[in-house]
Amino acid sequence: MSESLWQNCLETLQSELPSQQYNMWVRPLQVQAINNDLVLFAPNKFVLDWVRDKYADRINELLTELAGTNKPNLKMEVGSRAAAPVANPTLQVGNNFAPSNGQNSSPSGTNFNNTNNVTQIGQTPPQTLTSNLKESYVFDNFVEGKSNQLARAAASQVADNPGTAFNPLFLYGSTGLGKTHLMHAVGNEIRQRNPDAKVVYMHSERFVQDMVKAIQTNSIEEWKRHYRSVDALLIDDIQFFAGKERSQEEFFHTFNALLESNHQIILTSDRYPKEIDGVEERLKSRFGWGLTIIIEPPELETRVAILMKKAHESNFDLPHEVAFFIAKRLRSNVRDLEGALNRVIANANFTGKAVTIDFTKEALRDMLALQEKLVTIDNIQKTVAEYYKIKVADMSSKSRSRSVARPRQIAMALSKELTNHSLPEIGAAFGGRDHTTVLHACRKVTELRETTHDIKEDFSNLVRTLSS
Ligand SMILES: Nc1ncnc2c1ncn2[C@@H]1O[C@H](COP(=O)(O)OP(=O)(O)OP(=O)(O)O)[C@@H](O)[C@H]1O
Repeated sequence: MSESLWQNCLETLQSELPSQQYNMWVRPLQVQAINNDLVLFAPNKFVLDWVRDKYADRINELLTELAGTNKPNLKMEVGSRAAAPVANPTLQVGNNFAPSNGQNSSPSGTNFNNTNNVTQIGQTPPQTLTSNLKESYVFDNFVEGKSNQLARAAASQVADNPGTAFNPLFLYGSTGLGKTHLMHAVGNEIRQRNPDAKVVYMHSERFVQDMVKAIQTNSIEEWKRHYRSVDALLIDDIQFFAGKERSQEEFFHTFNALLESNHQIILTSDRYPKEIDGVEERLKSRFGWGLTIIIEPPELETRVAILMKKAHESNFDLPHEVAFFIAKRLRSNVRDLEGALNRVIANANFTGKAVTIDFTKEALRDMLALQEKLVTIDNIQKTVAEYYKIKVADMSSKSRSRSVARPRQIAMALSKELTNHSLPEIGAAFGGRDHTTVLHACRKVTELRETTHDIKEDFSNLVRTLSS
């Protein structure tokens, strides 16, 4: 039968694709066999186009391999499979299909999606919970680049299909890279589409405080009911749960209750779930049930675009070369970029002077000095040597052995990216090498970051260590 064929097909796709891609694009698909057709339903056009473009050929190939001449026709469309009783619920792809059980959608507006029947948990409306959503954090003013593209796409998927696309959505990455912004953008979008939706944003520390207060005032049962009745719960900086066992316990139950009823959860953290110390294993493992995505520091073009966009929003005419100058020097964090821009705007308004590079250097003198001091070639060489467990002297040695040459190339590329030294200066610092060697190293590392997962990860770990 075609649907079990799809199940086999899925197993192969899962083994072939990186898990993030599989979870993001393939997992949300629903399947239905209709006569001789195997229809794949995508939750929206975005996913549909992507799957058609990237995976349809491979899916067709697999269907032929598995079914030979009995291969069904593959069709793809936006939608969800008919909500008829499911013959075999294990055929569900993703967690987005709730079989009809005769209790139709609640009229209270708790459901986002009329193809789902959601079990209501808790009857009390959350009178004491405010949404805390920041209206200014929306998708429209979130600048997209390579470093945040996946996170942005996943967030917009969740906004389109709350509770069903990816649940929970777990965004992680260093400070000031837009995790909170994206989380609010999802919440705002959900509310815009369904003004009755109960969306609650909360910093994890506030969640803990609230809970402690509820215990002290003997209102923990009510507190639980409130949290468990929200349609989307957004908890920021989950790493602050570390060591707070009682809160983790309560959160675990709230989390399960919300997931079971297809209510959306979005979490952020400064690190990968498994790396959060002081949080119970069962909770960490549950964080990974949906989709876990990193947001990385934006690359130069995105930093420039962010500055230009923010200047435009403030009606400030920022010369492109000044945006470039700032973006080149402040690399690790969007919050710092914003701070720098605000400083430039304030100084320009105050002094009435033209915004040139010299003016900007002066306005940002302390910020730039701090940055220059932090990242030196010396520092990069030491950090990279330590990371790869080689000697600092190997950075300048003539050795071409891969175990030394690769880290050396990475250190050169980092020097180019994180300092303002020229190629010849960098070459000189690496044992008197020629500037073309440095250029070659930079190109090689760029290529490896695109093709090799480990190098990509090493590079961003090193950038993070060096920029923090
Ligand atoms: N891609 C982006 N486009 C526009 N603004 C951005 C982008 N990324 C971040 N910002 C802005 O940078 C600031 C910091 O972002 P945000 O607070 O979301 O970071 P964060 O990753 O949640 O940091 P933390 O871990 O410290 O909470 C915000 O004002 C946000 O609007």
